Amino acid sequence: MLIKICGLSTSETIAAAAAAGASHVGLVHFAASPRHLALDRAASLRATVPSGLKTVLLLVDASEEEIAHAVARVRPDIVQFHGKEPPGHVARMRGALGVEAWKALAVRDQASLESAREYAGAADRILFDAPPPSPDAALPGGNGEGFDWTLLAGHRHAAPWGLAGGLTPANARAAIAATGAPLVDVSSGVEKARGVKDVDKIAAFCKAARSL
Ligand SMILES: O=C(O)c1ccccc1N[C@@H]1O[C@H](COP(=O)(O)O)[C@@H](O)[C@H]1O
Repeated sequence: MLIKICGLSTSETIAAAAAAGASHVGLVHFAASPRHLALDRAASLRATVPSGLKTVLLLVDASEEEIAHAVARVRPDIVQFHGKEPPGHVARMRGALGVEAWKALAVRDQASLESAREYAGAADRILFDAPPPSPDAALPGGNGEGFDWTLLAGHRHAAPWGLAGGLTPANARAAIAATGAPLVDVSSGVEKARGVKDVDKIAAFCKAARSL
């Protein structure tokens, strides 16, 4: 089971994710987020990530220049595109920068699952996430909102994928059982306050995700 703990902002919580058996850690570079890291801070945290643990840099609707600059500064293994980036943009950046590209997509209904097919070949992985709670929400993700997992049951995926949105230590096992997700991605569900990670919740989440 692949486990991504996202929105980390201290070396202690990165170490906790590593000790708990996470496979990926996420660093958020998006000014509206309570987990936002300036590029210098993201780069210094990235340097503390143990080898074997992959670093994901989360960006939202950044320009090609901003993405190239952020990747050069932070040197992530993966860029997570969490805005409205079209398939061509994701494919271009993946080719130009030589990093893996993940694309987050909001799941509202069966049609939104089908739209994931447009990213096959452009993105290395699709992350199925909940839609933002309202059209004018500040964040497109990271809101602790879930969606109807039954939409994913039996779905024929066109690309590697993962499940995000409202996951917690208490529901991770049921979410994996319901969807067959090969990767789970959590942010709000392992926090003690908005934007502040909790090392015990990180450990509990990883334990639950590995318990099937
Ligand atoms: O975490 C954020 O602040 C964030 C900001 C902008 C876009 C996405 C963000 N987080 C990602 O959203 C999903 C679900 O998060 P949650 O567990 O429901 O809080 C996950 O991929 C986060 O990495």
